[in-house]
Amino acid sequence: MSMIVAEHLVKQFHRRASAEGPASRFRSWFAAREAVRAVDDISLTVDKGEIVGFLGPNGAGKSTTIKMLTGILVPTAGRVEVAGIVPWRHRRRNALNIGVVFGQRSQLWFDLPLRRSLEAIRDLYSVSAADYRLRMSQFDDLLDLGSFLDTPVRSLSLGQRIRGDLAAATLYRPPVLYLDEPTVGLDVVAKVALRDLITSLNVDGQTTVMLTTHDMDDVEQLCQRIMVIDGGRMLYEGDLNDLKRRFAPYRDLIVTPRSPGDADRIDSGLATRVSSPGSAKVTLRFDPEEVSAPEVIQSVSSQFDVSDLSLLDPQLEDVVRRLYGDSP
Ligand SMILES: Nc1ncnc2c1ncn2[C@@H]1O[C@H](COP(=O)(O)OP(=O)(O)OP(=O)(O)O)[C@@H](O)[C@H]1O
Repeated sequence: MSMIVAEHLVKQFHRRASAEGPASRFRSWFAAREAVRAVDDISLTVDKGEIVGFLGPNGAGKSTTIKMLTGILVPTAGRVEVAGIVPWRHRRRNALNIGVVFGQRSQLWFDLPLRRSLEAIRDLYSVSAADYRLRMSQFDDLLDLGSFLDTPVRSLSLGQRIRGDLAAATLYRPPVLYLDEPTVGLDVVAKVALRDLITSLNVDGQTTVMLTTHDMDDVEQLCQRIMVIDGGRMLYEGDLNDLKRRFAPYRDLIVTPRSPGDADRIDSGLATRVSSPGSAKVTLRFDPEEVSAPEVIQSVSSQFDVSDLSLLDPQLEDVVRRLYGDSP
């Protein structure tokens, strides 16, 4: 069942062309307005219970797309339906169905203790007393919320603030959750806590998650499927491993010879040497569709005395960079 559907979505902004030189601010004011297509014919569907990674370089159009899906922005053209309703047309009904976390911007009341914000959201969304107790205890287990519930939001650390935001966005168990850069600036412990909560929300397949992030560990650990956009257009949509196979169809064998003198001689007719001459470790790159890792290992270790071998899969960061590089 599709939870999020967008068809031929377009968002065009108008901005004044910038002017240079003396009195440029004054001249900019009168300059002709130019059209910017932040989103240019994007179609996508997200099924109920999926966690989808929404990736793209800066300025690709991710936030603009998310804003149309959440109903904050009205599309210039195209159709959006989330949980069966058009978000921008039925904003109040839509608000009951979605939770949103912007890593860069809090949805909480800055002057109030976190607890008061959560109580206000409980009342707004008619969460029963029993459900509220249960969820608060889950938040305490997973996010250690209890230790800063009575602190005003403005005094929370970034990690605590985002944990508070995630609690606020999920307190009423919305079927759809949009997370825009939720782990940006967080330390490793906070990132793990956040990912655990997202996984636990999704474990019963009830919460559909659309995650915008530049953090490839978030993607590797959370997302079943990814969408990559650039220039307002969809570049890739599909499985993470398939993306790797298509854009980085290689594995690397890292070889450390017992005798450093061997480093520049190590080679295998089955793989291509990609490390630079003079380095102590040798990297041999091969296509796993053509030759297996044991074959390459056998070929090297039968010719050289080796102290260590390791296999490395392409890093998602490199794969995505290649994908951006291939875009028009
Ligand atoms: N309100 C606006 N008025 C004019 N142009 C805008 C507006 N909002 C976004 N844009 C432009 O639309 C394009 C896409 O912006 P958007 O914020 O959606 O990108 P993004 O992929 O979320 O980028 P980032 O990763 O940097 O947040 C950019 O060129 C941006 O300058």
